[in-house]
Amino acid sequence: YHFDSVYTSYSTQCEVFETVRPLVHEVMQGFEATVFAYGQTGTGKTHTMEGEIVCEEKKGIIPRAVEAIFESLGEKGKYVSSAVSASYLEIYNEELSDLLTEARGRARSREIARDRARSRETGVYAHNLSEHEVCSAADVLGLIARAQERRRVGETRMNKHSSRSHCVFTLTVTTRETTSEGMTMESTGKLHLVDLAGSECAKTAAGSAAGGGSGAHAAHDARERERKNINQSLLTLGRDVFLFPSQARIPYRDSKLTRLLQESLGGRCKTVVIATLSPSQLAVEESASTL
Ligand SMILES: Nc1ncnc2c1ncn2[C@@H]1O[C@H](COP(=O)(O)OP(=O)(O)OP(=O)(O)O)[C@@H](O)[C@H]1O
Repeated sequence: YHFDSVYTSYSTQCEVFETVRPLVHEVMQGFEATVFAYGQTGTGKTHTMEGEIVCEEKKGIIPRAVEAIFESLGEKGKYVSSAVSASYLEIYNEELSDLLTEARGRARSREIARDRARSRETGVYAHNLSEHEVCSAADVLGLIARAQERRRVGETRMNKHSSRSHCVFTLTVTTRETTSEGMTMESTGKLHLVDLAGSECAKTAAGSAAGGGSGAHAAHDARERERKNINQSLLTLGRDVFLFPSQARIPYRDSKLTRLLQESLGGRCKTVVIATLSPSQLAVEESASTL
């Protein structure tokens, strides 16, 4: 891998966001951009993407990107009008769920959104995924806070509150400007902010399964299925997409995540991958570079 920048445990959320800021500019110009947080369970993906959304210093990339977008929209006299909408998709065990569907219960919203990835002329999209019109950064942060409560978490050896699903938060920004010739120019950009589920090796995962009896067996089987689905989709993403973005045949079909994001992958749109490493992975990297 080639890294454009490297951050340490002392780097601030603000510093990390500077890597992503140019993508906000792209979106304001009407382009599509994607940020992935990719790494082993417990290495800080959710911390990096969401952080503590109510704390100025600790808030992560999502709240900072939202604020940067609304700041741009507020530039005096630049836009005649604008509209922003947000959606939040969860992919768990290769099933799609809408994290922003209110009123209806969680099970129902899952049922509705489930398995509806289908193709249309313009690409692949999640059918029935709700889009929420938002007027301010505070509106978006409110939606995120509610979504966080619905996200599937579980305990892994390395993280007590581990995200067991991939989450794709998407902001769609439409702006209208008047050109010097007096015409109106409309553009629509999209920013996908993806917090991936954490990978976990079988040996480590087995260590976290305790107890006996048929209930424990069923729970263990469910955990194994979850772990395999997570690892399979991360493998496709890491091995085939991030390593060889210009390769002609990327197996997008191997996972719902890559299928849904195929427009943004393969070098067609601006993409930033934030790889988070555990202390033991860092030690291996360091000793390898010393050798
Ligand atoms: N740079 C950091 N500074 C302070 N705390 C951090 C940092 N990175 C991670 N943490 C803390 O470590 C714990 C695990 O981080 P987090 O949940 O973000 O990991 P994750 O990679 O998203 O894990 P998973 O894939 O299992 O969901 C959290 O309590 C988080 O607040």
